[in-house]
Amino acid sequence: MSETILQVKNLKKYYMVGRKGLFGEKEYVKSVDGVSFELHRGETLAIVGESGCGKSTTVKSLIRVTEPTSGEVILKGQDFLKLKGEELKKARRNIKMIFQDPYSSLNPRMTVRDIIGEPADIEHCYKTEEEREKLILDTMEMVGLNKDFADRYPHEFSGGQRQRIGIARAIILKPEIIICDEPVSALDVSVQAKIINLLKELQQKLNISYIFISHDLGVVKHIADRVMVMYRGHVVEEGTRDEIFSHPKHDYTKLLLRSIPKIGEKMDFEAFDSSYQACYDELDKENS
Ligand SMILES: Nc1ncnc2c1ncn2[C@@H]1O[C@H](COP(=O)(O)OP(=O)(O)OP(=O)(O)O)[C@@H](O)[C@H]1O
Repeated sequence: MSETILQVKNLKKYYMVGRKGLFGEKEYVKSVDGVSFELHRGETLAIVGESGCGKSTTVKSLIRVTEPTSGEVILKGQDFLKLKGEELKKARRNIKMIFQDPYSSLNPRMTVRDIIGEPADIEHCYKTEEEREKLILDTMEMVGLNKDFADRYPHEFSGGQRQRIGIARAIILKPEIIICDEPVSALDVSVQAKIINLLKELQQKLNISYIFISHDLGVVKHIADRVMVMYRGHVVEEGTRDEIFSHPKHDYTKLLLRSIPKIGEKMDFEAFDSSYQACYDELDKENS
């Protein structure tokens, strides 16, 4: 097995949502409640589960977009959650994110050249303008963007091309880890396949490790090496892609897999709903 690049231990994120009772005790939503996992060099770990199970909060907490309540995130031997100032800035260079909606994450008033070059500008990663230009154009080429488009603005691009811009921005500093939060769910199916193939290609070239969040198990089956299944802030099951897809152990994983529609198959929604309920009741008992 390849080297462990990231270790997440007992990560928790509780959001305070109000107060209740006679003494106004704080009320929390336990969005992430004791999540632990490892990420290996060059692999893709997918996090799956239904809406609201805590996938996004897990990754946002581990990169401190939102500060977690507790836990450890070991990156290259250091606890990322304890880093401050320059050390934190340096470590952040190594973990980048790709978002679901590339358009809202791209500044509409900046050219593609400046959008892609911005992380390198902030980190002072070049000595001359020529070096900057080469870095940007090489990165554009790597993600399959025509270099002649460097002076254009985000609104002039299609959804798939915008996602390529987002990917270029994420890889320009050659991070070892990229977190992909539903990176293809806003795209047409044919474009999805192209972006997934690009991510795989870049992984091979640059030996990147991906944490890949998706509610689309078809996409996950295509890209993941390992899969972690979440429910209400907890990890229900984790295993290799084949273990999860071909030999799932947990009833909840089996139900999730049954929810992938198969061509020509009629769903018995009533039976499906009642088995879901039984499974939820069982999980709630386990987690309480
Ligand atoms: N800022 C917040 N304040 C309060 N509760 C929050 C906040 N952000 C998320 N939550 C709650 O935390 C839980 C997990 O949300 P999260 O967005 O991580 O789920 P998810 O699995 O990524 O869902 P989706 O697939 O819909 O994006 C949900 O119950 C959500 O309502």
